[in-house]
Amino acid sequence: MKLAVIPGDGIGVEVTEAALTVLDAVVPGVDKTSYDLGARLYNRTGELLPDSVLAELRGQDAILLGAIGDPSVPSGVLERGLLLRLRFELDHYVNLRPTKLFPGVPTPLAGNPAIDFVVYREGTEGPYAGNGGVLRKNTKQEIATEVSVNTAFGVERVVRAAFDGAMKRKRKHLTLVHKNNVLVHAGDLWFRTVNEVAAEYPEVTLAYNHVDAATIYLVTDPGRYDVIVTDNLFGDILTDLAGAVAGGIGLAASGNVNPSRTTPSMFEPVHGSAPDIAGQQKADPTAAVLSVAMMLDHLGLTEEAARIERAVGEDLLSRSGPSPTMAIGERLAKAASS
Ligand SMILES: NC(=O)C1=CN([C@@H]2O[C@H](COP(=O)(O)OP(=O)(O)OC[C@H]3O[C@@H](n4cnc5c(N)ncnc54)[C@H](O)[C@@H]3O)[C@@H](O)[C@H]2O)C=CC1
Ligand SMILES: CC(C)CC(=O)C(=O)O
Ligand SMILES: [Mg+2]
Repeated sequence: MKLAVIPGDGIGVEVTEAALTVLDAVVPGVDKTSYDLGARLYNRTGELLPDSVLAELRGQDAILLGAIGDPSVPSGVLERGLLLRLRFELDHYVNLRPTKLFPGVPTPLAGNPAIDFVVYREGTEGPYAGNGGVLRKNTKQEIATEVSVNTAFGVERVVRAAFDGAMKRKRKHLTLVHKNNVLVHAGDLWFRTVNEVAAEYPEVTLAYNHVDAATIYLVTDPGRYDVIVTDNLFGDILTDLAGAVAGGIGLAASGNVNPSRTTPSMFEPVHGSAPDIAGQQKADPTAAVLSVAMMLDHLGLTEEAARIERAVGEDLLSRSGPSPTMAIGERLAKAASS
């Protein structure tokens, strides 16, 4: 297996080191190439994602990413120029974000409800597409736009992936989350697409929630969700909330997946580089470790992925307080290797 590793910035470096310890214990001998992309490279050379690096990344089986973003670089430069560019160039149109409340993990929600759903967040379009601009900057007449791009092609392919995903789950229930009462053009395209594709998946039951209501239900009744399909921005926001209700953002894993497998998929924790705790070994690396498990599952190493998930489940049950990042990594590596 050829794996590209992009530790990135802040806690990305720390959680990636811990996650690789677990990978090495479970799948020894992976051919890893580390790429020092992010704030260090940008501040040294002004480069974000050199063409030669992108070409090398295309030849890998998968990419493991820590997190991108640093206070030393203006907001958006690394996020757009590196992270989103990777997702767009590699056509990661499914941003797969599972949320599961592991036994023994405290949730802030009353009654400790069962939580087990997966968000299919569109990964290449929406308001993140880069279709915007500014007029009369720094004047009282400034106008800034960030236009959401929703193509029939782009919406249909992620919707199909979500239905395929729903078919593999016990409940086979799919919820479209959007805001079609206000975003009438994009919302209508999503709504029609889901209903048209649904005809090919008669076993899948359907629901629709406006995104504002979905934030209520994620807190008051998260058990209603099985598969959620939504756009890039709504999916970004909902999955941080989902992480928080399922025990913390430090547990939330994700995959930027190209289901056609024409490019390597990229696995990363849902969280960012957390400058507030960076360099202190305070970050929980579990999200990065579970992202490794998602990666192995994607690559067909299902038994190895299951071993990591089992080790995480047991570890979470026995936790009595915080541990340093690397201590958690070493604990999980030991548990997953035996
Ligand atoms: N995929 C990526 O690379 C992402 C990058 N970012 C970037 O990261 C930087 C910081 O963004 P924020 O909005 O602060 O989001 P963040 O996710 O980095 O942090 C939000 C909060 O969660 C905590 N947190 C995050 N990961 C944690 C972990 N593993 N263990 C314990 N606590 C954890 C942080 O300490 C902070 O209080 C920005 O530059 C942002 O653009 C943000 C989200 C995703
Ligand atoms: C930093 C953004 C580009 C991405 C983000 O917040 C996410 O993918 O969760
Ligand atoms: Mg996010």
